[in-house]
Amino acid sequence: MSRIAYFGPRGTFTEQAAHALATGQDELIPAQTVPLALDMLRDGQVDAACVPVENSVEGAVPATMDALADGPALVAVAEAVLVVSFSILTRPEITGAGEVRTLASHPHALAQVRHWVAANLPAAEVVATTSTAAAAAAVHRGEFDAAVSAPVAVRHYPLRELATDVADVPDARTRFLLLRRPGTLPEPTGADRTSVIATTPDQTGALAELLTELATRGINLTRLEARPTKGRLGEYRFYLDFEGHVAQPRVGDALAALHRRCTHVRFLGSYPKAGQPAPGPAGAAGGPATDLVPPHSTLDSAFVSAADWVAAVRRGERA
Ligand SMILES: O=C(O)C(=O)C[C@]1(C(=O)O)C=C[C@@H](O)C=C1
Repeated sequence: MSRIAYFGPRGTFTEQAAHALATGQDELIPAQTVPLALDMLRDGQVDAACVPVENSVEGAVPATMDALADGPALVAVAEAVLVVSFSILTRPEITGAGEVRTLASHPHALAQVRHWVAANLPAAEVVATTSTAAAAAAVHRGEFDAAVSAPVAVRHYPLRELATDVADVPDARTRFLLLRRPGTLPEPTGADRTSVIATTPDQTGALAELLTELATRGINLTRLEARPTKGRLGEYRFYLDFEGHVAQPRVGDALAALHRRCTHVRFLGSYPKAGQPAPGPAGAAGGPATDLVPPHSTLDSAFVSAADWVAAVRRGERA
């Protein structure tokens, strides 16, 4: 059994993702913010933490990116992707859209319903809260008239559904990570993702050269984000996600090259891509992966046989 902290309170999308990544015996513990969930993991109060990392409409979740870069390192062991659409929850006494004067939610959620709100609640003052579920709780306490919430929030807070399935962009998705303290890595599955944070030196072409290290090894980059180091203006950390597992020779080789080229590299984990029938202590979202490749592809074999050839040349056995 694992104790899993998640970005809460109860009724967030992250709680749903944590359920998807947990086994039946795991205990889920809400934390009020992403940094608090990760600190509970760093302090040893919990065994794992589940946090949102990126959304297909609004992009990266900055609180998660910063909290992963600062403090002791944590590694992702699994990911889940949820389809995201929202419910507009109001206090029961509010009977129509015209009575909604204040509307609260997480900034990422508000950004995903901006057009709907402009068309349907034009008079509402929009207020940011720490999460979608915190907004629902605040509506329940009478602090706001309505919340943009995950559909499950209505099970936790006795509110009225003014509208359901609200989303400016249909089929929007959010990706979540399950993190642990550094330890044994998940086994490679053949459809894995590796995440790192790399700080490049302030030199011409530094980022281009870093990306070339991946490209020349046939490694597909799936995400590239930049966040300021918060030190000097213009100094950035790059968050890279790419396909493959550190156990694969060419991925390990690319990581070694990043380590040589960067002023700092933090390994954030090699874990099965969502959709994998993943094993492991905390499980993962099920369903078949569409891009499953054998763990040791032709490219990997080429890297292994090239290394064997160099070793034989060094021994004077080959030329
Ligand atoms: O507030 C929540 O319910 C969350 O789980 C956070 C979060 C996010 O930060 O992206 C997750 C999914 C939605 O995109 C909106 C909010």
